[in-house]
Amino acid sequence: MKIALLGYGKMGKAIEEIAEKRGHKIVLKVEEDIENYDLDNSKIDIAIDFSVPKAAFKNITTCFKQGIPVVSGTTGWLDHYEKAKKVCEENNTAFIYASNFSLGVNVFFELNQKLANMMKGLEDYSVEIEEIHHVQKLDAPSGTAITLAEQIIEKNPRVNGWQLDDAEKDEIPVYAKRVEDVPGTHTVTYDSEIDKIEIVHTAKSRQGFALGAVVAAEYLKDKTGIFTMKDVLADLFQN
Ligand SMILES: NC(=O)c1ccc[n+]([C@@H]2O[C@H](COP(=O)([O-])OP(=O)(O)OC[C@H]3O[C@@H](n4cnc5c(N)ncnc54)[C@H](O)[C@@H]3O)[C@@H](O)[C@H]2O)c1
Ligand SMILES: O=C(O)C1=N[C@H](C(=O)O)CCC1
Repeated sequence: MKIALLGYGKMGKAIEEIAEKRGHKIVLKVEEDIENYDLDNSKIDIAIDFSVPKAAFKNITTCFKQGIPVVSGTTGWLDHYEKAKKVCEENNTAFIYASNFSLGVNVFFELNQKLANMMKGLEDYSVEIEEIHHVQKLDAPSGTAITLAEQIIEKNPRVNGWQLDDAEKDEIPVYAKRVEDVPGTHTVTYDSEIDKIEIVHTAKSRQGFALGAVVAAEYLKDKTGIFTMKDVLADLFQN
């Protein structure tokens, strides 16, 4: 595949390495306002966006308007997600957004949903989420922590929302810690007077995120519509 990288920071570089190992070619690297680049859809099969929250929506929708499908992992811009989907559909192209492309985290998401379902009737337990990331991270809490919180809210009718730090009784407190070079650690804790249940995912590097994004791009190429990592994993496990 001929890939355009939207964002060439830590993730852009990790994706380049894995994409080239899998036989793909990086044909464009967008590092500033996307209007300064030539987005010729005859030279680009797919764009992979790991940029910054304030640029993501424009990056993604500019590609859609050129008929270029997009895999996006940028976090912190999701207020505009529904609008981005609309632009994708209007231009008859394809889109996958995931707060976390790591295959391990997507297994962790499944586990989180199952655990939330089991815990919903156990009123003695409170639930909280902690995420730890490197100090350069621009957004808090992480997109992954928000996905974990939304999954719990969907399963448990006693939980009505989430808050960074100080939460009401019916909300999930989400704690965001910033520690030097940590690639990403997420913990969901259920606590009672009697005991504590914790599930933890610890990324050891950015390789998992990058591999997942390239696998998602391979899945999305030549498709039309809006997809999620659930579709990618279902396809992967079927083959
Ligand atoms: N979904 C996932 O699996 C996953 C995994 C890791 C990181 N992320 C997210 O991906 C994003 C990037 O992470 P990172 O660690 O590579 O950050 P980074 O800061 O290392 O890289 C971001 C890059 O975007 C560039 N940039 C600035 N303005 C731009 C613009 N207008 N267009 C394109 N690029 C522009 C910056 O120069 C920088 O090089 C963050 O939002 C992060 O939360 C998601
Ligand atoms: O390094 C980051 O930034 C990460 N961002 C994603 C998030 O916000 O959840 C995924 C983990 C790494």
